[in-house]
Amino acid sequence: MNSYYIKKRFCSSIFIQQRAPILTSLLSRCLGNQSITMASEMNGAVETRNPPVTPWTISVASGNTLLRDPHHNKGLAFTQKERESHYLLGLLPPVVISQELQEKKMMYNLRQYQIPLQRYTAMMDLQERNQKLFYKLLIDHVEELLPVVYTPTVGEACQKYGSIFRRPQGLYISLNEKGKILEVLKNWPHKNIQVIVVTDGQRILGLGDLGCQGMGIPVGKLALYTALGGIKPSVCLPVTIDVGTNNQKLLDDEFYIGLKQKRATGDEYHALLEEFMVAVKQNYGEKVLVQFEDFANHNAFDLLAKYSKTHLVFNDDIQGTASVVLAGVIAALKLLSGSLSDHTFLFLGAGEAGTGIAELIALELSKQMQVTVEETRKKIWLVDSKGLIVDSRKESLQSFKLPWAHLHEPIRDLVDAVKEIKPTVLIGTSGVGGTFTKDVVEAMASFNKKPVILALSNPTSQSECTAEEAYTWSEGRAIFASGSPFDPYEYDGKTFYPGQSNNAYIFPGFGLGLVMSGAIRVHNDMLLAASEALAQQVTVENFENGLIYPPFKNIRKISANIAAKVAAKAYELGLASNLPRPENLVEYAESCMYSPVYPNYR
Ligand SMILES: NC(=O)C1=CN([C@@H]2O[C@H](COP(=O)(O)OP(=O)(O)OC[C@H]3O[C@@H](n4cnc5c(N)ncnc54)[C@H](OP(=O)(O)O)[C@@H]3O)[C@@H](O)[C@H]2O)C=CC1
Ligand SMILES: CC(=O)C(=O)O
Ligand SMILES: [Mg+2]
Repeated sequence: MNSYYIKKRFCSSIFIQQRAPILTSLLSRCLGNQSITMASEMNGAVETRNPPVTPWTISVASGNTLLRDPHHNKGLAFTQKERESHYLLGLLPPVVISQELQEKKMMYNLRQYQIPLQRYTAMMDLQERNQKLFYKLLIDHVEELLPVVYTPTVGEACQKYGSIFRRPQGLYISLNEKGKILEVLKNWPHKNIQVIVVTDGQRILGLGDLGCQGMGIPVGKLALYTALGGIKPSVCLPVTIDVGTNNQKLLDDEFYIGLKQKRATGDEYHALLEEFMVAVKQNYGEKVLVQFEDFANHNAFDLLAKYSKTHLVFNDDIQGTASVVLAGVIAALKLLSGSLSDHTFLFLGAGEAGTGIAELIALELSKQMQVTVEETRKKIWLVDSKGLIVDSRKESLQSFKLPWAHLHEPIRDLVDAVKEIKPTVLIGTSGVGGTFTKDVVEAMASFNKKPVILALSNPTSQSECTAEEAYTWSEGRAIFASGSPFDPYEYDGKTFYPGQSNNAYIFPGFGLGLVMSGAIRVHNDMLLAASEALAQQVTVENFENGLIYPPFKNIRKISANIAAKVAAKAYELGLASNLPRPENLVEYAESCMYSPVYPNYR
C-alpha cells in the first residue's frame, strides 16, 4: 500500500469509531504476517505452525470493509458515485436499487420461511449485515415482525441460542471477568451508551433458567428500543451477566455458550452485580439507563430496591408490565361501566409481574380515591403456586407477597378463588400455559357481563389461555388481551381482535422520555403518566373492535406521547437534568427519534 493510496483513501472515506491510533493500525496492517514470516526466516526456518499475528483495527470504512460494516453498509443501494468514491467498484454487481426495493425483497424472502426461527435468524443476519435496512423493515412492518424478533420467537431463539449463535450481539460478563468489568465495558465499540438492557438469564419469559443464552432478550428488547422508541442503536448496549445456570439440559449441551457451572448465589452473585453497576456509572455516567430484564424474582426485587437509590434503573418485568396493564385496565373502563374503584382484581401468579401490576393499580386507586395504598390493596387478590395469598400463610411468604396477604380462608384452586372473590378482572402472570381452564373462564363469565381476561405469560406456549378459548368459553363476551400475540378469531359470525398486553408498549417510549429529559431517577408517577399516555392512544375505532390497546403499527407516535408524558413528569418532579425544558415535548421526542433512512455519503 503506497502513501498516495493511503492518503487518498483516508481523505475520501467515512470515519468510523476507533480505539487504536490510525498509524498503529496501518503499520500493523502493512507489517502483519509479513514481518513475522521475515523474522522466522531470519532465524533460519520458515514457521510451519500458524504463527501468532497482530489483530489490527482499521479507522476508515471503505471498500470491502465498508460493505462489511453494518452501521454504514447499504448493499446494492450504494449509488454509482458512492461506489466510485469509496472503493466499491467491482465489489458489487452493477445494479443500484432503492432501500424500498431492498425492503420489498427482504420481506419477500422472509415470507418464504415457514419456520419462525428461520425468520428470526434471517432478521439477525440482516441486523449484522445492514443495520438501517433491519430497522426500516422492523419499523415499516412492526406488526408482522414483532413476533419474529420478540415474543414468541425470541423465546425459542434463546432456547437454541448455542446452536444458532453466529456473531456476538452484546457484552458477555461472566464470573471469569470478575475484577475486570470496567475493562470489559471498554471493549464495546461504542462509547456513548445511554440505555443498557441486562439479564442474568434466570427467568427468560416463562421458559425458566436459560443462563447465558438469555442474551436474545436484551438484544431483542434493544432492537425494540430503536424501532419502537427511536433510541439510536449505537447508544444501546445488550448485556448478559453469566453466573452459571441451574438448567441441567444446558449444562449437558455441548453447544451451550455459557459457563458450565451451577449458578453463583449470595455474596458472589451480588459482588459481581455490584461491580457491574459501579463500572456502568463510572464508564457511562450518572444518566445511563439500566433496564433489568428477566431476572428471577428473588434477585429482581432486591436489585431494583438497591440500585434505584443510586442509579437510573428500571425493571421492565415489574414496572413496565405494571404500566402497560394499568393502561389496558384504564382503557377497558370505556367498554365497561363504572370507574377503576368499582373493580376487583384477581391474579394467577404473584411474582415480579403479578405483584408489580398489583402495586401500581393500588397506587393509581389510592390517588383516585384519596385513600391509602393499604386500603386500596384490599381490592386486589393474588394466587401463587400454593393457592390464594392469605394472612395464615404470612410466615412462609416472600416479602413482596406480604402486602397481599388478606384475611381469608385458604383457597387452593384458581377456579374456587374466582368463585369466591368474584373478580371483574382476571390477570395471568404465572408463566404456566393453560391455567385459565374452561371452568375458570366460564366462572368469570357467569357473574361478569364483560369479563376482563388478561393472559400475560410469554411465550405463546405459556399463555394462560388462547384468544379462541377466552372468546368461546365466555360466549364472545370477554375483553381479552395476551402477552404474546394471537390472530383475530371469528366466533358466532363476529370477528374478535385480541390485543397484546406487553411491556413493549411502554419501555421504548418510557426510556426515550428518561433519556431526552436527562432524568436521573425513575419515579412511580412516571409509570402512571406512561399508563395514562398509552390509554389515551386507544381510538374509538379500536374500542369498537373490542381493543384496549392501540395497534402496534402506530407505535412510534404512541412512544412519542409516552416519552413526552414521562419527560414532563421528570421535569415536574425536579428529576430532569436536560435544561431548559423543551416547550413541546411530543415534537421534541419525535425530533430525537432515530431514522433508518440511508444517508448520502460524500
Ligand atoms: N406480557 C408482558 O408484558 C409480561 C409478561 N410476563 C410473563 O409473566 C410470567 C411470569 O413472570 P414473572 O412474574 O416475572 O415470574 P415470577 O417467577 O416472578 O412469578 C411467577 C408466579 O407464578 C406463580 N406460579 C407458578 N406456577 C403456578 C401455578 N401452576 N399456579 C399458580 N401460580 C403459579 C409463582 O408462584 P410461587 O411464588 O409460589 O412460586 C409466582 O408467584 C412469565 O411468563 C413472563 O413471560 C412478564 C413480564 C411482562
Ligand atoms: C415481556 C417480558 O418482558 C417478559 O415476558 O418477560
Ligand atoms: Mg421480561
